[in-house]
Amino acid sequence: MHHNISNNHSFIVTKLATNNITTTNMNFFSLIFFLLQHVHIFELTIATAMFIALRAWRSKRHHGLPIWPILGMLPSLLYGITTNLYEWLSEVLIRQNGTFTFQGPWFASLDCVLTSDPRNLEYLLKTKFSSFPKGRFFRYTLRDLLGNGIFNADKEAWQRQRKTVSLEFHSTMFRNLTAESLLELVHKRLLPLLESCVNKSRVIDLQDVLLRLTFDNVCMIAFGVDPGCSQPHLPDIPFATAFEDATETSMRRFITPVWMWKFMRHLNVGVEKRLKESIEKVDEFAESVIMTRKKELALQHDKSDLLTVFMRLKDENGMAYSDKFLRDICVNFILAGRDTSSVALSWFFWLLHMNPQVEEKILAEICRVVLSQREGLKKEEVVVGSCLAFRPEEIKKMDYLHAALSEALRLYPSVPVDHKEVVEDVTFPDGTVLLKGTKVIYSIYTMGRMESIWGKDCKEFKPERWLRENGHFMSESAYKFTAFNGGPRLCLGKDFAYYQMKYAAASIIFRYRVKVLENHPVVPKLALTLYMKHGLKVNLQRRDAAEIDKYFKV
Ligand code: HEM
Repeated sequence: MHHNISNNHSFIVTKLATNNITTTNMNFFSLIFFLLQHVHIFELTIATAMFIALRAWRSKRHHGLPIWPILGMLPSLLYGITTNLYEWLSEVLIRQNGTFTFQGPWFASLDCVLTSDPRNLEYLLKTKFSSFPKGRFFRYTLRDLLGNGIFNADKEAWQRQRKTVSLEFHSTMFRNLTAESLLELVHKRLLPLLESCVNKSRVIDLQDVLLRLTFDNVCMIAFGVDPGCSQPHLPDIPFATAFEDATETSMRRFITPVWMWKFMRHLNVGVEKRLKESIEKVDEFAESVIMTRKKELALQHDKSDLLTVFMRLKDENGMAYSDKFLRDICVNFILAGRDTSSVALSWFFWLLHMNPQVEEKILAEICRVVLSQREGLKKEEVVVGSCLAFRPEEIKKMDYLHAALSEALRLYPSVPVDHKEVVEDVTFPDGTVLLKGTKVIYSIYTMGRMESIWGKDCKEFKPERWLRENGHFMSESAYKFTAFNGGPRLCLGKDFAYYQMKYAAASIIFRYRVKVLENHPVVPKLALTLYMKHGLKVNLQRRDAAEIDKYFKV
């Protein structure tokens, strides 16, 4: 038989009286013993559960999420993972005015401060840059995949790499190489591939095609090799699947108690086994690139790609860089240059599909720019399907396209969250106190969805917000638009990435309408970069001459 709580109380009092025991002379343990004997365990459990739930619920008001005994905020995080983690996180951050402290389970090392407040971003990325390195925890978590490469390095190791890469990226030779390689890849691979899909009315995964394109491109400019991944027959590249798997499983470590993933790694089971296997395949590819390059150098081939530059350099002890370090350089550059631009372009094409008026404006701009740059242009030269190739100065003049890509990156930043660790006690501009060793995660994804930064229409895709009245592109502070990071660790490939994305997008839009398959699910994947979980399945429709003519007559 069950009693309700108030009945229960009188029941205990009666029992106490009949047993001639008073609460004053009864010690704590005998009371517990007495209660256990006489109160139904079920009722006690319900009462305790209700008490705990009430307390957890009340803590939500102050801390943003309910805090449970032992588990901390883990149940909410698990819920977030099963839905859309970035949307879930944004909802919490916005409710908490841009900053909140995540309290993980006991002994899990998951505690951290999360922020999307531009004042804090400027503080940690620029003002107090040296107090916010990547830190030991994050470096250790990503060490198996990224090693000591630029993304995962701090202090001198980072500075040395940054200096070398920066010099290389700003050289005329590099700029020429990027323009040439892109021209070749787009015209000899991407467009013939798309054309054959149109002819056969074949559905393609545009994200996969773009990943192949940027993979070939980054390998050509960074390591001087062409893996041929974007060839029209779409060869099977085991490296690509392994690499995606490795970024996904590495990300999982951030939401798994440290002792747990370390234990799994030790036993080589589950996700950790998958990670190990994928890293082995990634390493195989990097090793083959390094070996090829070394052989060519021995034969005195004159190469000037980034990998060769590093091979010729000496480390802090005057020794040549080890093969392991060269491997780290390869993996970091593939992550930097392959995934970021292609996933950004995938989200961009999806947003265009949803906003056809923006697509029309881009097409109008492409035609206008080409017309204004090429005096006496003959109609045959611009006929659809022709080999018209955009010139670098034309790409630079496409301000509306630049704005539309920035808008896509604002809403779907390729690096959705990033991390730091503070090395001294500091206070954020918003008043949050950070003790030495606190882990900080900043959500770039959330920043694009904050009314306080972008206004009431922040969730809408509006390239116009990036344009001045004269139609020229207007850049935004890196601490509000943090898709390319900011301060001393600002993305080194930003200019190249815009050029590459604009070139590929303009070449596609000029020739085709990209239609996403009806009911194709578009959701982000939980990985280091914002892949679309199910790719982007599209149909391409060739534009007819009249469509283009319309703009050339203006
Ligand atoms: C849409 C395209 C791109 C986006 C959104 C992007 C974004 C970013 C972000 C957020 C970071 C900071 C990462 C961190 O410190 O954790 C970064 C760093 C970097 N990016 Fe990019 N990136 C893009 C394209 C590229 C390309 C194409 C390259 C080169 C081929 C490149 C090279 C780098 C390098 C070398 C760094 C490291 C900078 C440092 O730590 O000092 N990025 N990028």
